[in-house]
Amino acid sequence: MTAALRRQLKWCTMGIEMNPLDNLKNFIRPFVHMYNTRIMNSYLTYELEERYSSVLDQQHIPGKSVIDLAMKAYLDENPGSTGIPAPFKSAAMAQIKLFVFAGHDTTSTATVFTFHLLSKHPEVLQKVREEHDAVLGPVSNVPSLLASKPQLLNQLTYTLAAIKEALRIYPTVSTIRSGQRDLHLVSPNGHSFPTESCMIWGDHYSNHHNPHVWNRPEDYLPERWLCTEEDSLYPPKHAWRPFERGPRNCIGQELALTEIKLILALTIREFDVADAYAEFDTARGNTGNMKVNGQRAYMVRIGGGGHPANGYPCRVRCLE
Ligand code: HEM
Repeated sequence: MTAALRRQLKWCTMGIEMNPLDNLKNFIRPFVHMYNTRIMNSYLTYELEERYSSVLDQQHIPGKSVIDLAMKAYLDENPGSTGIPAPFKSAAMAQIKLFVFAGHDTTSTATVFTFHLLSKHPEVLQKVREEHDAVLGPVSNVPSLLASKPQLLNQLTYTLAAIKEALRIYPTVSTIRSGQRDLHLVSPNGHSFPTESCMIWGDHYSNHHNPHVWNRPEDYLPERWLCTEEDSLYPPKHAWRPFERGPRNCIGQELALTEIKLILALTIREFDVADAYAEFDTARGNTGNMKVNGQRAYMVRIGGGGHPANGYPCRVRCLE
């Protein structure tokens, strides 16, 4: 399933190719898509059938996954149903593929960059750990405590600020739209730009690092998410866009932030993470300037989104 999804993404054009030669792939693309779709759908059909039986079987308590809940809702509305109807199956498969595509890589990259920035800012790391001590108590109790009181994650306000600030410095994706006839972009000084036949790229990285928009844009300052409007660090309206804004913003943003908070709650007091770029570069004989903007863990585009350079070589140390 994973391999087929990855292959499928490589072959998608989404109508926004910068390299016109990519369009040459058009000829075989439909066959590749059919092949990958068949692999993904057969795996998902198997999973859906399994979930369906587990929901139908009163002895078995369904999980809280989106798909379990959707099936339960469907069965509540259609009590006589004896199998998964084709339209439901097809909609469910499309949604699962979209969620897996949009949700896994973005969240894992944001988690890695959060760990990275915490490791580079011991004073922030210390505050995060102190907050976990205060809200969650002893490390060994955290899994059972959060299983019974998951709402405690909402009290990790400084941790959330640290994650939001990491997403500002390293927004893992950007957004792109096709221009349209009669759609003009108007700059603050009144210049109007037609968009027909253009791609419009919402470049979050540049926006998030723009000194005309942000005060001290290169500094990792979770405090900016906790200060009041009078403070010069206060984030300008609509400037933070890692999940985009408006009607097509990220449907999974709350889930992503909760996941990252949960990962930190379960690990940050037990492990130290430190990048191992120096070791990595020595082993590969990399000389010369390997930094961008002073950062070795600069962001590169792999597949659809941004990732830390060279897959983020690092060392993880278990604390006493
Ligand atoms: C840190 C993690 C994440 C980031 C940075 C992120 C970012 C984004 C952005 C920028 C968009 C808008 C794309 C556009 O308008 O072109 C988007 C859309 C979307 N995201 Fe996320 N996302 C994250 C996690 C997730 C998760 C965990 C899920 C679901 C499990 C998810 C599901 C979606 C879906 C379904 C859309 C399309 C919404 C629509 O078009 O109406 N995302 N995401």
